Amino acid sequence: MQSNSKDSRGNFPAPTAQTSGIPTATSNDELIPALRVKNLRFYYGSQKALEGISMDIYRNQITAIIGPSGCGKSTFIKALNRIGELEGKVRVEGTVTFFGQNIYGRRVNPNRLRRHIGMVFQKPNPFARSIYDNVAYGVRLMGRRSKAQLDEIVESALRSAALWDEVKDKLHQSAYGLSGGQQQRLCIARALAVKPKVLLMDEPCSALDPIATMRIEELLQTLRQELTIVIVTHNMQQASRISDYTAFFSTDESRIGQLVEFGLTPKIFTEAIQERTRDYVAGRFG
Ligand SMILES: Nc1ncnc2c1ncn2[C@@H]1O[C@H](COP(=O)(O)OP(=O)(O)OP(=O)(O)O)[C@@H](O)[C@H]1O
Repeated sequence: MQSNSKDSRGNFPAPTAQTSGIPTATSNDELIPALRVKNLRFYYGSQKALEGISMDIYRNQITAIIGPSGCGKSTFIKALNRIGELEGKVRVEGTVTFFGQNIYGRRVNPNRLRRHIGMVFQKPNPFARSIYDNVAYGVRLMGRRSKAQLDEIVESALRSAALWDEVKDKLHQSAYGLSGGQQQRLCIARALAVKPKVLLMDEPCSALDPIATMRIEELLQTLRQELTIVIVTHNMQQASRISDYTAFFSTDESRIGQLVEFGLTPKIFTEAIQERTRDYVAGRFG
C-alpha cells in the first residue's frame, strides 16, 4: 500500500508502481491505477445518484464511460476530482484514491486536487479573454511567473493541444473568435497548462463536427502517453475507437446509477459478460 501522506506543500505523492492483475491493453505495459474507486455512493441532497461503484482507472490508459442518459456518467467523473460538490448539497460515500491518497480526506485541498485532475466539459467554455490569457489562467493562480516562463508554458500547452500552429499569430485576440473545435482544443490546452496527471472529459466532442472530433480523438492518442484520460461518450464508435478500457453504467429499477460491467474495450464491445451490456453496445436499448 502507498503512503497517504502529502509533502509539506500539500502535494500528492508521485505515483509508485502497483500492478492490478488485469491484463493490459498494450502488451508488456505495467498497469498502475491512477484512481481507485471503492463502493462509491453519490447523493444530490437526499437523492442517491450512484450506488456501489468500484473500479480502477489505469495510468496512461483511456477509459471510456458509456451508458444511457441519466445513468450517472457525469456524476461519476465529477466525483473523481470533487467538482461535483460545487453543484450544491451533495454527499459522497465510499473511497476514491488518487495514487494512494484518499481524495475525500479531510486535509485534501479540492482546488489543488483539481490541478492534478483536470476537466474538459461538453460545451467548449473558454473565458472572455485572449487565447493567451485563457491558457495562462490556471498557471497564474498557482503563483508569480516571469513573462518568459509564462510564454513557454502557454506555447507548450497549445502545442500539446495541437492548436499552436493555428493560433500562434493571434495569441492576444479573443478566444471567442475561434471555431468550436479550436475552442475545445483551447480548453484542453488550458487544462494541460497546469500539468495534470488525469484529464476527465465529459462528452468533449458532442458539440463538434466530424473533422473537429477526429482531431480531438487523434490528440487524445498523443496525450495518453503523458496522461490518464477518462472520457464520457454517447458515441459507441468513439468509445471503441479510442479507449483501452470501457465502463458501462446503467440504472437499476430505482433509477439509481450503477456500474454494470468494466473491462478491456474490445471485450466489452464483442464479448461482454452481462446481457445488458451486450444489448446496449448493440444499440438494442438506451
Ligand atoms: N446538480 C444536480 N442536482 C440534482 N440532481 C442531479 C444533478 N445533476 C445530475 N442529477 C441527477 O443525477 C442523475 C444522473 O445524472 P448525470 O448527469 O450524472 O447522468 P448522465 O449519465 O451523465 O446523463 P447524460 O448522458 O444525459 O448526460 C440524474 O437522475 C440527474 O437528474
